[in-house]
Amino acid sequence: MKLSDCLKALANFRQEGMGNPEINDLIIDSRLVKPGSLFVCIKGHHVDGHRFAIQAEKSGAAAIIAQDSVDVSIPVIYVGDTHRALAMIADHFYGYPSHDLHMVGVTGTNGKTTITYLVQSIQEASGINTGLIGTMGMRYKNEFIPVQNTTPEVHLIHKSLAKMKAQGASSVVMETSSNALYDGRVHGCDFNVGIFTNLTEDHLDLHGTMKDYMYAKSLLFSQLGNSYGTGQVKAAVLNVDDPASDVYKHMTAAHVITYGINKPADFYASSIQIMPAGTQFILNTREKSYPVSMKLIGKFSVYNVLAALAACSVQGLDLAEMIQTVEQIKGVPGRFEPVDAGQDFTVIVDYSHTPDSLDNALSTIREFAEKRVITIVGCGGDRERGKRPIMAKIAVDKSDLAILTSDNPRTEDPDSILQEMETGVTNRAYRKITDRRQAIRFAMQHANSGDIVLIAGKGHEDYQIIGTQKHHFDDREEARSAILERYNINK
Ligand SMILES: CC(=O)N[C@H]1[C@@H](OP(=O)(O)OP(=O)(O)OC[C@H]2O[C@@H](n3ccc(=O)[nH]c3=O)[C@H](O)[C@@H]2O)O[C@H](CO)[C@@H](O)[C@@H]1O[C@H](C)C(=O)N[C@@H](C)C(=O)N[C@H](CCC(=O)O)C(=O)O
Ligand SMILES: Nc1ncnc2c1ncn2[C@@H]1O[C@H](COP(=O)(O)OP(=O)(O)OP(=O)(O)O)[C@@H](O)[C@H]1O
Ligand SMILES: N[C@H](CCC[C@H](N)C(=O)O)C(=O)O
Ligand SMILES: [Mg+2]
Repeated sequence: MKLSDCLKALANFRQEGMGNPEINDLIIDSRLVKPGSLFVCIKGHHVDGHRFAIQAEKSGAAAIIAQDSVDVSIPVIYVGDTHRALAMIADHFYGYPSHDLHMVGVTGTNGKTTITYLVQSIQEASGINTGLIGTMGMRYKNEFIPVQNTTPEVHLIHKSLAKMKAQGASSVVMETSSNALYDGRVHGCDFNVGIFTNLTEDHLDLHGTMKDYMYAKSLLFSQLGNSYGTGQVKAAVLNVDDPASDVYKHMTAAHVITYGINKPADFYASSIQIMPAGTQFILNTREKSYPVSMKLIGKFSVYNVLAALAACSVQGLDLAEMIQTVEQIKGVPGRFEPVDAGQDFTVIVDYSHTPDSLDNALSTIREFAEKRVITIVGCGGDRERGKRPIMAKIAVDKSDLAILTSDNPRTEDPDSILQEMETGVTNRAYRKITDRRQAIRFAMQHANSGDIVLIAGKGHEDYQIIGTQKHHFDDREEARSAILERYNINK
């Protein structure tokens, strides 16, 4: 596409430097620039992308989008806000792909990955070709692309949507993190359905207060737009049991579909029975009630299923058939995933890395634990610090043995993170084993018959980030090899 065509997406800009080069890619990282790239300078949280304009020119960039002065001899397009311009140009460059896709966005502190996975499974089982974008990567048919962010950068989203559409997708479900909503990473995405899971403490390092965090999430609902008379149904799927839904319903002009357990809702679950092998409940809609017996465990899984069913009902899918699909789903990788290496105790790997998800995971386990509950937990470095003492307290209070350990310390000192966690624990005993491998090994060595060991925080992750280096590390592999080691030793 010619530069002048790209610029048709912008309402207000000034060009310096003559020329109308062909643009073959949109790039925000100078290290990825190739001949023909349009380099967009983004002011980041750490560095200012304008600093790399000269490097981009040297690498063959055809033109630059900037908001501050840059000294290069290729054409420069000056705009008020480069990130917003990036969204507009990208959407135009890739042919506005979201307009031709049924787009489902999921926001909330916990449950996003699980719900996207459920929605994709339900839609695929109903014959709807569905792409997925989220924490565990981008997935469409047999193609898998790893991602750096749960919600990738805006130009990568439009590029991926265009690719999925070209390969036959008619729907895409994606996680829209609060950071991404606030940063404008989903600008231009024409969502048909927005799902809200819940709002509990996380990411206050970026949002400051819970109120600002709540407002960041509301952007998904205000961005559903106003589409009456266009033939498109737009809907906000809201959790009635979370007070933030009362705010979000006023943020959108779309239909509001509610789900919940504690209060009456359009999709309402009653008679919930939580068992070690699954969960049963009655799903009540305005029309009918349906018994559901699924392999997913815990009350929080009931919320996730209600949200997914409510969202998919917007496409007119048959509820009884959707329930059959849900009943077949064994689980989501790293979410309450059992590790079975033949041991006589239970090991569960779970991605609970927030106070609320840890609390839910432990309450669920307590529903069926007959012997001791052993919890291994840490808190990520270079991430919100306020949650550290809270998570430690929950782990210690709700377990018979809590082992505090490391979870992606990143550039922080692992022992300092543990010390911050420890400030939340007052009068109960716990163990501290900084090395996560040793912590898992200790638990696997000391668990007795019938105990339940929860390894929290890393779920599907197959790495431990120490400093700026990613080392291969997988809780499931570590648990398995420690169990085998124990049995070999005992034999
Ligand atoms: C704090 C934060 O949101 N950071 C995001 C942000 O990076 P940044 O602002 O630090 O970027 P920067 O390093 O300052 O660089 C600024 C610009 O200079 C460019 N640059 C930089 C160096 C260079 O040599 N050349 C160059 O051109 C960079 O490419 C960038 O365009 O923009 C990047 C590009 O979009 C993101 O990948 C990055 O996410 C980082 C990895 C991150 O950890 N984000 C977390 C907080 C996050 O967003 N998490 C949510 C998940 C939350 C949840 O699931 O609950 C997510 O959606 O992933
Ligand atoms: N609806 C829910 N309410 C509370 N906790 C939940 C819910 N669903 C899942 N969890 C817990 O949160 C953990 C993370 O779940 P999931 O990965 O689906 O959330 P997420 O919102 O995608 O997280 P992230 O912010 O890291 O992308 C699970 O392992 C489980 O312990
Ligand atoms: N999406 C979450 C993931 C946290 C996972 C945990 N293992 C950690 O590294 O803190 C975040 O960016 O805060
Ligand atoms: Mg996720």
